[in-house]
Amino acid sequence: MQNDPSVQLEQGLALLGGETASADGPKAIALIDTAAANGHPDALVMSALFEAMGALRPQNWPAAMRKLRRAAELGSESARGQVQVLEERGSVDLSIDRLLAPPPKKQLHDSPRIVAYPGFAAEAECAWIIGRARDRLKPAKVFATSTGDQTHNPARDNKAIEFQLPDMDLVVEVLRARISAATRLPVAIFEPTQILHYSVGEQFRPHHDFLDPEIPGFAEHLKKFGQRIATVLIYLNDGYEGGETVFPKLGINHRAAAGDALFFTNVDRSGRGDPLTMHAGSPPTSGEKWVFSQWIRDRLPAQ
Ligand SMILES: O=C(O)CCC(=O)C(=O)O
Ligand SMILES: [Fe+2]
Repeated sequence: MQNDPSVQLEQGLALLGGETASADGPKAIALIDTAAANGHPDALVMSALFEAMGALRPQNWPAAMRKLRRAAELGSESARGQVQVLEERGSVDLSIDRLLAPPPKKQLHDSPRIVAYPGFAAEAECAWIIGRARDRLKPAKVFATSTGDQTHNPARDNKAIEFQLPDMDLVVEVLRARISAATRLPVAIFEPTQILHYSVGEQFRPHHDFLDPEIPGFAEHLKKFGQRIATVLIYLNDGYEGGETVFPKLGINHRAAAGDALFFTNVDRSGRGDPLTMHAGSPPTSGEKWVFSQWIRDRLPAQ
């Protein structure tokens, strides 16, 4: 193995982002951990994330926070930013109990279950996420009903970014873990987080988040990846008009403030897609709307 931590990090990141990322994962993680142990600040930031995710090790939040602080001391700008954001919510000791504790919930609907969490994310957390996503937005995708592949579609003309492992950081992982604490669903069955952006007039037309097994293209996908049982949205900003999340079959027109979260189930008690969960992201009429969107499956992906 190369002894230069910059080269180790570069090789690790190349493997993580490459075509064969899943097969190369363990090697990539080992390279980045070695670069971190050799004191490379950017590698320490990634290694902190591995501790929080439990990537090829038991999950260890205190170790994650220690590595993040060390990276900040060694000059990583990203680490400094993340520490500042997390300190604001978790207090200066980066108390993991405080960081992961969800606020009290407000039930909006019984069946399907829809629950609001006012003040779920701190202002600094929301601003950080927007900052991470802004330069990397791409047209959002939907599943093609015929093949199950991801395609662009006028049903969804907003923009989005999906945070793959190389794009992730501890602030994103803390929000995922807080969602896990709120929903009692393990992070392991979460899809990659998406950040959605709507300019004036852009929308996510009425849709279900569950995948219909009757549609031929979806059957294969469902066997491999399981059903999307729940969705959590965190609204990241204020300063727009319109842009409500609408459930037309339930008469719910939800307008949230920055930092609020919304949880809803997509399936009924037997695990079947519930048509009543149809919803839409309606278009802002002024300003721009940012959302953290977390889709949750019913199982781990088949190996
Ligand atoms: O932006 C919204 O309000 C809705 C987003 C949505 O439906 C989704 O992410 O599945
Ligand atoms: Fe949706």
